[in-house]
Amino acid sequence: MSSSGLVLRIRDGSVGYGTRVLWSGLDLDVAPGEFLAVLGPNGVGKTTLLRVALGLYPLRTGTITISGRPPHRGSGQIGYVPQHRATAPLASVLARELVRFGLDGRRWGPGWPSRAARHQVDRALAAVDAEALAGRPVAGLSGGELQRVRVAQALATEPALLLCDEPLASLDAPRREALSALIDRRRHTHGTAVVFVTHDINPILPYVDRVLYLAAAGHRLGPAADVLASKSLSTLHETDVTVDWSAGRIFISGVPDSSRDLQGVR
Ligand SMILES: Nc1ncnc2c1ncn2[C@@H]1O[C@H](COP(=O)(O)OP(=O)(O)OP(=O)(O)O)[C@@H](O)[C@H]1O
Repeated sequence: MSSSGLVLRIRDGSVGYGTRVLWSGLDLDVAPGEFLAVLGPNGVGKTTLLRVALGLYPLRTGTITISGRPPHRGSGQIGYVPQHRATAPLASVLARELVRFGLDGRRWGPGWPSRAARHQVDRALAAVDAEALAGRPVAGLSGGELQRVRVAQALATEPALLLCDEPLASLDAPRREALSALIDRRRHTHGTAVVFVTHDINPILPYVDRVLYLAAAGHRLGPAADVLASKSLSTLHETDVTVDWSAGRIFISGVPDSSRDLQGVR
């Protein structure tokens, strides 16, 4: 594929805060419809990668483009499902209003004509099977329902790229699987590229095309079977790591303490 057809392109990217470099030498191409999982221990810079793509934080070196252009804040090309924090829900906001924020940002008002906006909001809710939630206050939604509405909000502008930061974190197993399947469906129906940060690869394992594994000592990018292998992770972690694949699930053992929260770690 020519570079102009790529949704996300990073060349020789590095990033850091102050004197600390998080990752460097990153070359990353994401094509339309591709599902990329981003894994790695706490604090290696997964969320920072998303912030760079959103135009919220600059690369220290290298280049990044989103659909051929430099990233910029508020781009309708990108939908973002931020890491869920346990904040008090906005009690009176309805699900459809939360999705509408995805169109207008935090601005209410004349950005979108109201009929067109309503149509877009309806489409986004339908994309995550949440039409029935439209009139419900978000404060009363279950964790799984709220996550579906948050994904609808991210899809409201029909973005080329969907960035998800641990969207499954607060969900039980059936809801993790359901949300993963919805996101996968979207890339097939709309060619939306997905960059999905997670500590638990298993719910999305059937869908991922490639994995980017970030570690303190470096990174690796490739098919899940190549990256999530004992040799590959032992090299990245500079210690013996064992990866077992069993019944379509992955179990990782022996990673250093800093990465113990990785799902599947025994
Ligand atoms: N604005 C900032 N200034 C200084 N350091 C920061 C800033 N934002 C993040 N960091 C640090 O950079 C490192 C990478 O943060 P980031 O959130 O990208 O990691 P992560 O891989 O997403 O971690 P987690 O899995 O815990 O969510 C962390 O050590 C974090 O404390």
